[in-house]
Amino acid sequence: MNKKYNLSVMIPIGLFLIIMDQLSKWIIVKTMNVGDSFSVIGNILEITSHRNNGAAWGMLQNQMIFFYIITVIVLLAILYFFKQDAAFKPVMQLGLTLIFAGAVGNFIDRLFRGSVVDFIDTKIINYDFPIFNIADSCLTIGVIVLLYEILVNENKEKKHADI
Ligand SMILES: CCC[C@@H]1OC(=O)[C@@H](C)C[C@H](C)CCCCC(=O)CCC[C@@H](CC)/C=C/C=C(\COC)CC[C@@H](O)[C@@H](O)C[C@H](O)CNC1=O
Repeated sequence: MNKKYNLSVMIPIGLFLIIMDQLSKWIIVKTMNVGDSFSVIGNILEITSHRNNGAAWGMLQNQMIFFYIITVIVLLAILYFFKQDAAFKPVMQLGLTLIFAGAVGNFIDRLFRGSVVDFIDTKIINYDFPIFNIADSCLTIGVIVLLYEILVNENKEKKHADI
């Protein structure tokens, strides 16, 4: 049955992702020195202990106050859009939940560690992709899910409008 808000699904998913993100970062901090690295799958996937004082690709180094402000705005915007736009849209609720969990995960790092712990070191198609973490993955997948939902939904609405 299609509930207005699937909070009984979204809240556990969000909490699980935040816990997995923080647990993985805790293990990296406790068991590896910054710069340590070991291979998981050849040189395609390695675990490298890294810290990032900036945003993606290390942009805006040491602008923590800016990151706090942006993150609070992102979190408030997600709560607003969840309530205003995501009613009866479980896919949109999932996308927003993923982004919320990712933003909280990196926010916790920025607040309590002063930098973000990264450790997933992949070489995607020989491009040495920046080292990232589970929170970044949630953010990126959440953005993709949200874009998909908006694009698909717009097409549906257009079709109904054309009829
Ligand atoms: C994922 C957003 C970055 C994340 O934003 C956050 O925390 C949010 C909640 C707060 C930021 C202060 C504001 C958003 C900045 C948006 C941005 O930067 C454009 C990004 C596009 C994105 C497509 C959506 C590409 C993806 C990149 C990466 C992730 O690949 C999976 C590489 C991650 C590595 O550079 C890693 O060192 C980053 C480090 O972990 C800190 N992470 C952040 O700042």
